[in-house]
Amino acid sequence: MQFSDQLITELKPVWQANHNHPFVKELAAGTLPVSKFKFYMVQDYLYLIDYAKLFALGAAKANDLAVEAKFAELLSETLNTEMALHRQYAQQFDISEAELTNAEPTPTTLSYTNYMLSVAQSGGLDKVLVALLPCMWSYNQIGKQLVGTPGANHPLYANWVEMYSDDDYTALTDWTIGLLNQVAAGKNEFEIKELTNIFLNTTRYEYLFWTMAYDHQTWPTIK
Ligand SMILES: Cc1ncc(CO)c(N)n1
Repeated sequence: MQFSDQLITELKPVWQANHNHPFVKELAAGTLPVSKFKFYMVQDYLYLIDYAKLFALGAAKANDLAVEAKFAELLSETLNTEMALHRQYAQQFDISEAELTNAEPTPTTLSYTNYMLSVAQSGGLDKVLVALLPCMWSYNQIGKQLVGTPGANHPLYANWVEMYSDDDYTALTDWTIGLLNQVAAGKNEFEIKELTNIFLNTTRYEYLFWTMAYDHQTWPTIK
C-alpha cells in the first residue's frame, strides 16, 4: 500500500470529519451564511501568505532539479495567481484589499501556520510534504465532492468550488501525493510514525480552521 493510502486509511475518522464539517456541508447546500464565508476568506488570505512559504521551503530542501522547479512553480502560482484571485473574489463580498492586508490572524490561523512553518523549517522534504499536503489534498477532495451540489451553483460560492475542483489543482495535488510516496518509500517505522503524526495534526488544523470560521472565533476582548 502506498504511504498516502495508508495515511487516509489510518486517519479515516479525522479525514472524514473534515469533509463533513458543518461549514462544508452548508457550503455544499448553498445555505452557509455569507458572514461565515467572509470571516473564512479574510483568514484564508492571511493563511495563504504563510502557506506559500512552505513551497519555498520545499524548493530549498529539494535534492532534485525537477522537484525544485516544480516547487518554484507552486510558489509563483500561489503568490501571483491564487492570491490575486483571492483579492478579486474578496471584492464580491465587499472585502477591500486594505481589510485583507490589515486583518489580524486569529489564534487558530496563527497556530496552524506557525506549526506548519516550524515543522517544515526544522525537517527535510518529507516533513515539508506532510505539513502541506492535508491542505491541498482535503481542499481538492472537498472541491470535487461539491461539484454538482447547490453550492457549486451559488452566485458567491461557485467560484470557490471551481477553483479547488479544477483539473490544474487536481494535477498539482496528485503530483504532491506522488512525491510524498516516493520520499516515504525508504523510511523506517519510527520515521513513518512521525510523518503520520504531522499529517494528523495538519488535518486536525484544517478541521479547526472550518470551526474557527463557522463560529467566528477570534481573540478574547480584554478591556
Ligand atoms: C486553510 C486552508 N487550507 C487549504 C487551502 C488550500 O490552498 C487553503 N486555501 N486554506
